[in-house]
Amino acid sequence: MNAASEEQPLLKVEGLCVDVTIQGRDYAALKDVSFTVQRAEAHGLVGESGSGKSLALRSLMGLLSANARVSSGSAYFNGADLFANSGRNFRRIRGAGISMVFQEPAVALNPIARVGTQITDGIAQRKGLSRKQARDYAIHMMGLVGIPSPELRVDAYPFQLSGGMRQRVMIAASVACEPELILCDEPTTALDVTVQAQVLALFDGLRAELNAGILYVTHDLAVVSELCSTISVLYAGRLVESGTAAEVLGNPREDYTRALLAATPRIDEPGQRLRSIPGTTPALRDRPAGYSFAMRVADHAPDSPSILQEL
Ligand SMILES: Nc1ncnc2c1ncn2[C@@H]1O[C@H](COP(=O)(O)OP(=O)(O)OP(=O)(O)O)[C@@H](O)[C@H]1O
Repeated sequence: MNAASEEQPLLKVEGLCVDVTIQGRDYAALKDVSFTVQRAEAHGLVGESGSGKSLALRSLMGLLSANARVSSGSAYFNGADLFANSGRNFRRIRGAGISMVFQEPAVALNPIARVGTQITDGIAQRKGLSRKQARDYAIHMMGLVGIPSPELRVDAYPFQLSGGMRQRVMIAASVACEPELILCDEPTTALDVTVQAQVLALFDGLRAELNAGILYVTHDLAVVSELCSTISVLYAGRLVESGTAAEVLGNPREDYTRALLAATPRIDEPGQRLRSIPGTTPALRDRPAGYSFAMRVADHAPDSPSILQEL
């Protein structure tokens, strides 16, 4: 790690541009996106489907698909250039300090390995743990993520656990190696509301306990308001607004953020009408140059006036 890491943000993304090639043509899927995540801070990256949240996360992890690439911009983790260090060095930086929690545990868990082994896979070798120590550590981590009777479940296979338990196992596996930065791709979307609240409380506890930074990607502003102290809002591949949660949620500057907020159900107003933002973010190929939310409003205002006229 860099000697100056104490003064640097944990993660600093600047001017990130990602291009995607579709049928031989390049499309700008992310344009000039910048944000930072500090230690012990949870930062929410928010936007509707198609806004580019997953691309942003995947570019940081080096997990872009073959037809997508970072065309410009930089990403520094503890001062180390994530994009310059491709190959082995990049893997080492990620392995040592960044972990990822996916939406779907099936992506991350091996169906034919016991959950306890999967939780300690990364750390047992690094720390030279004996089998007994690794098993005890797995039980400890399973308890930390709220799995009841972990000593009875540590030897289970993923299919023997419920969806909520599998999600917790995946989270335990992601944080067992004590990451400095946790990248979350909608990890609570598939969970029911009660488990979702527990998992968010867990992330918050880990943030404080491990002094870890969290980059939390979601379409759900309610989730972000629970967990995150700073927020960046993406629309059609561009950053429309960023700031503290109080600023962005309490006093949004941009129409798109206001529309997202208006479409977020509030738990303190039961029985309210469920509203959505008219239209969708168009596919990359259908976006004119400089496509903006104002263009979508213009397209849809006559048919679907309610939420848009309130902006
Ligand atoms: N490999 C790819 N090939 C073609 N188009 C892609 C590729 N990856 C992403 N896209 C397109 O880029 C845009 C942004 O995709 P991305 O998955 O980042 O959105 P998102 O905000 O994460 O949405 P969701 O919440 O639905 O996952 C979308 O229009 C998507 O269809």
